[in-house]
Amino acid sequence: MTTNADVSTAASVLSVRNLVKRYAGQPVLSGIDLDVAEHEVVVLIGASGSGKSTLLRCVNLLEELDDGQVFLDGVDISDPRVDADVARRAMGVVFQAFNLFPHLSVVDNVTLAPRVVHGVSRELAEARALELLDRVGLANRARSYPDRLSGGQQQRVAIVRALAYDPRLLLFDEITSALDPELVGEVLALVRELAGQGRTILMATHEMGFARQVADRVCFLDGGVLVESGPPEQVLGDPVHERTRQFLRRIIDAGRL
Ligand SMILES: Nc1ncnc2c1ncn2[C@@H]1O[C@H](COP(=O)(O)OP(=O)(O)OP(=O)(O)O)[C@@H](O)[C@H]1O
Repeated sequence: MTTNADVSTAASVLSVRNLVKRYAGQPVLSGIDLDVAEHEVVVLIGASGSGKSTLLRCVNLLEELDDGQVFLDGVDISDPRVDADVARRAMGVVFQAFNLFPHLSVVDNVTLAPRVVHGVSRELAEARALELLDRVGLANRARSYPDRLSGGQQQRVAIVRALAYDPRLLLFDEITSALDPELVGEVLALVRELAGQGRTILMATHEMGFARQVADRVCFLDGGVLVESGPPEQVLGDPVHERTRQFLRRIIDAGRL
């Protein structure tokens, strides 16, 4: 990575500055500024279509930015001279769809990228994978294929796969949305555990109860604008902005807070 360091962002693991993203000329993210400090758990909330996934995809350089910058540990990874693959390896990403390779066993799913991309030996990669799978209670499923696992187990494998590089930052995008309600808890419990271990996490979720209990900071997005950000008890309990209050009223009316 080149070192276009910026002292004003150096203390944060992630700094997003004036991020603008448009689709077909329409702004989807409008001047987002966001910092995530080491060991911090930051939760993005907002209505469907507010821009949460797009923000995570921009941070992970899966989308081209129309304006603004993304800094990882003070390095401007949105600079075209930076190797995006190298920057991405510092981030572990989990999406709503588990995206496990169906023809590979659990352990092969977890070790594929370390072996193929990083050149880690099979022996070392498997040892690390088995240790991680053990920590999430899935060591006995290491040789199983994804279709033999429940959705919750598959998503826990996807999280283990994201941990395989020991990433600086975890990006979780609605990771419980595709799960049956009874399986949501086991995945959120794992995220809670990762937070307890001091992992740095930026996640989008519709799970307001989880946001209230686990987030260090909640950010409310509306129409691609970061309207309000603060501790969960403030943003969810006593929001400053009318737009946040309206959103929360809808959530409360739907029985989700
Ligand atoms: N590839 C794309 N092309 C065009 N428009 C897109 C594309 N991806 C997202 N959008 C639009 O960008 C806006 C933000 O979408 P995004 O998926 O980021 O919202 P979200 O807050 O994550 O929603 P949800 O909670 O439903 O996942 C929406 O209006 C969406 O239709």
